[in-house]
Amino acid sequence: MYGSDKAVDDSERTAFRKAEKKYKLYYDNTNNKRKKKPRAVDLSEVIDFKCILESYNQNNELPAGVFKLTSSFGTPVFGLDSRPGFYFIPGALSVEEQCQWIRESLASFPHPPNRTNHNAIYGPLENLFAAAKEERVLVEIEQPRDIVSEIDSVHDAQITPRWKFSGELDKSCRGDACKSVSASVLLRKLRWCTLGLQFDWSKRSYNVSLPHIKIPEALCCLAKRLAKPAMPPGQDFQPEAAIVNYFALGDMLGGHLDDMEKDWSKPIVSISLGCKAIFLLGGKSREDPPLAMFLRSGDVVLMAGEARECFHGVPRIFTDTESAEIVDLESQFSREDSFPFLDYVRSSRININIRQVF
Ligand SMILES: O=C(O)CCC(=O)C(=O)O
Ligand SMILES: [Fe+2]
Repeated sequence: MYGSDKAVDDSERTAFRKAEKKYKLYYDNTNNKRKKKPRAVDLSEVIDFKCILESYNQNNELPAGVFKLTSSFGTPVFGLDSRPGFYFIPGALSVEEQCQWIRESLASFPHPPNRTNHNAIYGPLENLFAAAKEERVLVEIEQPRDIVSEIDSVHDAQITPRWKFSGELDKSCRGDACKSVSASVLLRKLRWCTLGLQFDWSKRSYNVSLPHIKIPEALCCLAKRLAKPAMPPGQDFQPEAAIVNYFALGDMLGGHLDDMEKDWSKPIVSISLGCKAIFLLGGKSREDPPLAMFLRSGDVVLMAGEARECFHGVPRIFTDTESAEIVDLESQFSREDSFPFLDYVRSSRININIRQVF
């Protein structure tokens, strides 16, 4: 998936890397560190499916190389002549649905047995979002050495609880004797969470022996509905695993392939939420120049068949008010009086990608 691969060694020269460099966030050199200004980037070559949809709805016209799939899906599904198996559904999710999945992604998905990037350091964390809301602090539990080693020899060291959320710093904690980190910092540093069958990043494969629970029924239903335009006729998509990616300004997802699933004729269903991003869709080699396109909140991308062999990544998210395009989300969250979600989404993007593993 995103693991190291040898192409990274000469990455500076590949067409994919060049495109990543073109779009990624750089700051203009300035002596005033408080007023860092993002460097302007030429977006004239970025495909904009929102505009394509608008002009299609107005005059039935499509730009060269773009086609509309004949499908019974409610809203138009577009494909690209040059990338068979790739489909783009602009605005597939209503604002209410987007809010629902943002809430789930923050408040319920990152919860054991689902794993997150924090597991490796802190073990399983319960209720990270609530802890951040309550301004709690994660504190290392002091355990006598002999107890720790005794527990570790019986159980997996990873599941020995060593950290717990606390209302305030323990008075007995001084200096390095007691380590702590605020829940809001951990929420900001949340990068991924795995649902359903757990993906083991170190082995780059699914580890069916890791404890897991099924993907929530509502997400399964949504994924099945969204997958339809890319499914082989007469077959039903079986959502077995999902990866939720969390992006803050400056974060990027490097060029990669998702090749750990058995049957590539089945699509990956990829849902964008929150701030607008640029998605790069390359070819089968990193040398193939990628196409750049905007991904907005509510857009859905499907990658099946040949498109499963195409390198792709996210070099950039936009969090400034003008470019983020989250006005509808903001007013929905304001109406619901959901300040913590509103606050998070103003500077973040979430991607949920759902897969059939077997
Ligand atoms: O964030 C995205 O839109 C793409 C995510 C992705 O490619 C992945 O998680 O494999
Ligand atoms: Fe991917």
